[in-house]
Amino acid sequence: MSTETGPAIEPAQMPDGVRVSGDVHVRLEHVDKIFPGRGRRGVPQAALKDVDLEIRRGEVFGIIGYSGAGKSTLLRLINGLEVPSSGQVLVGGHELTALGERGRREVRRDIGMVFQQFNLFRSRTVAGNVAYPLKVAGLGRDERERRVARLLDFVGLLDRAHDHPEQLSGGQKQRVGIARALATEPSLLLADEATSALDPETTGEVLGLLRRVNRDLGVTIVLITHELDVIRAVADRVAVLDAGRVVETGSVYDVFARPQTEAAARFIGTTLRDRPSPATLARLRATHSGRLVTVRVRDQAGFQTRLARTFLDHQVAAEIVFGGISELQDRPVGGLTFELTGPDGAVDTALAALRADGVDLIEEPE
Ligand SMILES: Nc1ncnc2c1ncn2[C@@H]1O[C@H](COP(=O)(O)OP(=O)(O)OP(=O)(O)O)[C@@H](O)[C@H]1O
Repeated sequence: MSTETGPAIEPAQMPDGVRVSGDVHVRLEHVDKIFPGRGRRGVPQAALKDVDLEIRRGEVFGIIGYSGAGKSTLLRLINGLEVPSSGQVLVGGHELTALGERGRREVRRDIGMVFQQFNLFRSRTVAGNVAYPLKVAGLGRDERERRVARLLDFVGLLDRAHDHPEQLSGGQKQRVGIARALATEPSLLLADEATSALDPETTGEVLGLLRRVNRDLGVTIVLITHELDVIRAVADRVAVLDAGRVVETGSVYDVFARPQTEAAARFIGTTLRDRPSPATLARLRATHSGRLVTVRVRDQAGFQTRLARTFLDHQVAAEIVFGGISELQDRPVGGLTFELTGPDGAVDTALAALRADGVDLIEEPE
């Protein structure tokens, strides 16, 4: 039996909603964003179409989708760098389009940004990078130094304060990026592919830090990424963007374990590794002559007893030949592939009984 391994990153420990206060931090209502076509004959690009979204204060909210789905545009609308073609964007209750540039700047002051390529000043030290937004905000030198020391301590880089960014690893650079984003004590942090330039180990380190930013400082985090394991590791809720539309929103467990739309299922695809790959299936077929059936394991109490009893009742021999169960938001998720042997009619009746009982099963194709 092959055993699945979970993601390299530990899943979030808190169940959905525990530390979320419930009030809305960011709201998008019927937002369209159409870019004029590039060049004289350019065709206008609808980057976002009728997007409705609610991000609660204190949660980690993930936005996933293929390249070009509209993720960056969505983030730029939230920080007021783009304005919607129609619809409304509200941040902390402020409707951004109604504010004008000055008001938007005020709102932006309460938003930190973290970027894929870190965007650090190469000519400044680590401390100088973190101090920069404080200087812009007009804080005095003593207060700046106090805050920079506190932030560098928080991200574990106090001993690197006088180094320059090129002396740091990618993960350390991103930790400086996060310290800088937090310097003005924002209540909202927007992370744009914050770990996409990092290796898996460093990704875990940065995600651990983002989780502390959320839990210890109570900062709402909006994370856009195409990396499903990142969402799985830190997000409470997630929205799936497909060609400019939000096709699904919900807790990470619900969206990943029970996608409701074909588009979300396609994107989430094999991330849960709850079915054997075609290559594994071919190997299984070579050594097992019975019918192969995969049962999706979700948080259904008593389902294994029901399985065992049904197979027994119908005198079907069931042997697990592949599978694994891991955790997502503290709830079980996975798949078990059985080789079923017995008269064809008995196997069919057992499968029908299980399906009628709500068991999610797939007979693997020959
Ligand atoms: N300033 C712009 N002018 C014209 N078209 C744009 C502009 N910005 C984005 N687009 C288009 O809008 C669509 C969505 O782009 P966006 O960058 O938001 O997607 P994304 O999901 O962030 O993709 P990626 O992961 O590749 O960054 C794309 O078709 C893109 O070409």
